[in-house]
Amino acid sequence: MDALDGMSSRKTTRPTCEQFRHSFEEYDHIVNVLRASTGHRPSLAIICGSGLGGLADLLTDTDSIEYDDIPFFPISTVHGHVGRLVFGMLNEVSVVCMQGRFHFYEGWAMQNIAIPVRVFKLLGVQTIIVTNASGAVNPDYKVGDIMLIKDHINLPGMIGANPLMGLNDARWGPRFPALSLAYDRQLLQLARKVALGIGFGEDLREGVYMMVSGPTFETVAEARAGRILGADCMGMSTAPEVIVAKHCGMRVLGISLITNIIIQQYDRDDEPNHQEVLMIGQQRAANMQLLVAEVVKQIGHQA
Ligand SMILES: O=P(O)(O)O[C@H]1O[C@H](CO)[C@@H](O)[C@H]1O
Ligand code: HPA
Repeated sequence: MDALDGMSSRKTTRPTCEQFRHSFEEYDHIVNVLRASTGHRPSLAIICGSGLGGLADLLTDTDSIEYDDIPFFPISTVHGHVGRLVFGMLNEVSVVCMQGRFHFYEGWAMQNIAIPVRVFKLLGVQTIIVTNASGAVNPDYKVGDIMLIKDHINLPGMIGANPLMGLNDARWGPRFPALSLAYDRQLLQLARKVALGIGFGEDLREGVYMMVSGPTFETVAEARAGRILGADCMGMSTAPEVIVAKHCGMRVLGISLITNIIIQQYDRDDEPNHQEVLMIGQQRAANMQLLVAEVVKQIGHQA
């Protein structure tokens, strides 16, 4: 009898694997709040990386909504990430821009980092452009290069921190989504063509982004390991957003700005820092804006 009593009490007190997640209905509520705050109905979303918040300046006829004012949204805690959604028009396409993203190292659960992506899905967004600042481990890369992401290595995901962990709600997507086509090949081709057309040359790269959790920058051995595993650059974001976007059927374009070369030699005395990352973001802001604006224009023409 005692054993059975124990079982029944376990049943009533068992933890839920939904503790970090929001229900479909809660997402609906967020969307209703946003729709009441703006007349824009975006078909495309842009996530601004560190130092790249200026991408939102491309939008006209804007409505801005602070993350603080959006139910269930995390808040931005990192310098260089403002913390608001900007709705507006870009080359006749209705766009929502995330000016400030959420990172695993800030303490958010992987599931919560990508809340905005699912909100965008319910808002009607079909295409998402995910940008980031990253450090290069490919020895051919230079600071200021712009890398179109052809694939990623989600290091936290490979050891147990994937944003899709937990019960799967099939209204979002399948239990076991494939990621071999996570970065849309047509968009990649379009972005390459656009970039070459507007004058990018050797500073245009295509490569593999490795997500690490941060907030520490890499040790020399970690940087070397990243390269051996197949990374061209490393950063502390992007993979969770891309995974959730692909899971719910969005087309994804990823763009990394190379803000530093990750140190892979033991005889070096210099160290990376976030200020440098933000500074390179500012220096290359105009080029990133040009690229993104033109890609969005072409996507608009295709629609
Ligand atoms: O990935 P984003 O947000 O562009 O920022 C990158 O830059 C910061 C480090 O300087 C980290 O947050 C890293 O992920
Ligand atoms: N490592 C990890 N993330 C980064 C870096 C880096 O060198 N630069 C910008 N984000």
